[in-house]
Formats: sequence, C-alpha cells, structure tokens
Amino acid sequence: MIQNSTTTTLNEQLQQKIDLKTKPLGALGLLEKLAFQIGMVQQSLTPQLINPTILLFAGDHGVAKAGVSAYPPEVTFQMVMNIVQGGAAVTVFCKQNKLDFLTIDAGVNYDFGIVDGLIDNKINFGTKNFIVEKAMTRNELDLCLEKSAQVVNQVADNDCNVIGFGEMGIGNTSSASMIMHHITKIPLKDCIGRGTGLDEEQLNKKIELLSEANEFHGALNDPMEILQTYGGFEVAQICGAMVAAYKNRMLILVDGFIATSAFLVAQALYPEIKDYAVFCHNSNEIGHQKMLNYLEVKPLLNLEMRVGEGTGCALAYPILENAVAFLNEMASFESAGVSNK
Ligand SMILES: O=C(O)c1ccc[n+]([C@@H]2O[C@H](COP(=O)([O-])O)[C@@H](O)[C@H]2O)c1
Ligand SMILES: Cc1cc2nc[nH]c2cc1C
Repeated sequence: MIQNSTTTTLNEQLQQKIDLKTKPLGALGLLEKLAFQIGMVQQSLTPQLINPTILLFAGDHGVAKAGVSAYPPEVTFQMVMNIVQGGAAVTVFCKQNKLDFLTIDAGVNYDFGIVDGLIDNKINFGTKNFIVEKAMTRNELDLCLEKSAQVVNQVADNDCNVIGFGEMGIGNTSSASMIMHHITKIPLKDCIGRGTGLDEEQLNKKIELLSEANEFHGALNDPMEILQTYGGFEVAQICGAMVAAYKNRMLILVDGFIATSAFLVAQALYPEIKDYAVFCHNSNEIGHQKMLNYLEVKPLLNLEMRVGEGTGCALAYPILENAVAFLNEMASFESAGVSNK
C-alpha cells in the first residue's frame, strides 16, 4: 500500500514501472492496461490477487413461460443442481483455474432445502411476467441489493480482492435486453438476440413479446425502476453484488450479456464502478458487443461462447494473474543491464 503519495503520483509511478520493463515500449499491449488498472484499484505498485472468487446467481423469470427461450423454465433448477455438483462449464473452469466458487439461489422456482454449496438468498419463486406487470416489487428489489451485498461483504471479509459474477436463469436474456434498451437507448430490436438458441421464427416471436412489454411499461429512465420492471432476481442481485464489490474496492470481473446488463445498472448508479471492472469475454449474444461499445470498454477474450454462468470470468482470470506477474516479476532495463532507447 502506498502511503503519503497522491493518486497522480501513483499513476505516474505505475506507468513508469510498466514502461521500464524489458520490452519495447507498450509491447505488452492490453496486458499493460490491465496491470495498470489492477495497480490503481489496489493503490499499489505491487498488487496481489487474493482468494479469487466467482459467485453464480440463479433465478427464474415469469417471462420464460411466454415462450422467449429455446429451453423450458425447469432447466434453471436442474442446472443449479448440476452446478452445485460440479458438472457445469463454469464449475469445471473454476476447478481448473483454482478459483473459489459459490452458487446463490436468488429466486429459483424450486424448493432446494439445504444443499451443500448453495446459499439461500431466495427473494421469491421467480419474478412476475414483465410483459403484463412489473417483474418485482420495490421491496423485492431492495432485498435483492441488500442480500447480495451481504454475500459479497462476507467474501471480502475472507480477504478476497477479485470477484467475478455469473448467472443462470432461463429467460434472462429477455430481461437483459430490456434493461439494455432502457439504459443505453439503443433501439429495442438491436438489443434482442437468440439467447439459448432460438430459430428465426422464435426470435421474431421474442421481439414481438418484448415490444409488447415495452409498450405496456413505456419510457423509463430511473435505473432502479428499470431493474424493478424488467430485472430477474439474479440480475438484480448481481447488480447489488457489483456495487458492494466496488465499495469494498475489489476488482470486478464482468461476464457475458446478462452480467453486463446488471453492470449497466450499477454503472448508472455509480459511474466510478467502471474503474474497478474488467470485461472478460465478448459473448456471441448479439447485443453484447453493443453494450461494450456503449461502455467504451474492450473485453479480454472472444471465444464465441454464449453460456454465461461466469465462464468468461473463470477463463480470463489467468490473464489477470499474468498481468500482475509481469508487473511484479519482470526485470527492468536497469536491473537486467539492457540498453533502453
Ligand atoms: O452470458 C451470456 O452472454 C449468455 C448469452 C446467452 C445465453 N446465456 C445463458 O442462457 C440462459 C438465458 O437464455 P434464454 O434464451 O433462456 O434467455 C441463461 O441461463 C444464461 O446463463 C448467457
Ligand atoms: C443446459 C443449459 C445450461 C446453461 N447454463 C447457463 N445457461 C444455460 C442454459 C441451458 C439450457
């Protein structure tokens, strides 16, 4: 931790430390920007990544029953069982990259009872169908933000300083598209994609249904009202978790289309949160690139994935480890006796 030095000085010291490593100036590209960002978040010239953790929030969506997904709503609870048993993509990647992982029931339409590795943060058994009413009450939204912040605060108490967020919820690309449209003002049609794999006809039906919802609720500008109207319980809990991570000065790993929609709301509430966020992967879901353009950020990976769960965070994490390693371990021109220009 740097003490008695201004932010400007740390800025300059970090950039100088990066520039004096034994490589042509700027030659480590985005890795240099990442190392700089991590140093600034931790206010340190020698940052460390401690107890990296991925939280997966799961929730069901009333709108899923209207036929906006290629898969039936019961896949949400079935996948939660698969996730806690370690059989999902994200759990495999977390194990591979030695990341801590927790699953959170934010509002799945199933009574799990007590399950090892599953945190009960259930607000209700799924949201309401936002085509005809608000997805949740204001009280439910407040509970989402409060309960997810509690989980993040506990993880932070365990010294974790880098945290990623994933989700599971059949129908949640619909939720994310509506949030995206209202925050970014990009035309609704350009925010809607195939999710779990809709065909042309099914996609047109999804566009029709979401346009109907848009007409019913009208123009919205308040980020909290947008989240209450269209959010899933898992999307709202991710938003609350991201804000809590920011308040704990943790590095925030942002996953795909749905996680980024939660980030859009968090950023509308706390614009400085962007300094703490690393965008891990560009999802194949059509609207994601447009969200990233709106935020003016560049993702670390583009693996053409569209599975969410926090997979992008888990796969990008080793890149963060390498950014920190070069900053801490690479020789400088002076220490290695290499001529600088
Ligand atoms: O994160 C993404 O970029 C992403 C893109 C498309 C689909 N998904 C996953 O697929 C589910 C939502 O798709 P859908 O078609 O049911 O709205 C949900 O469980 C997400 O985790 C995730
Ligand atoms: C099988 C399956 C796994 C998922 N993981 C995240 N979203 C998903 C959606 C489906 C359908």
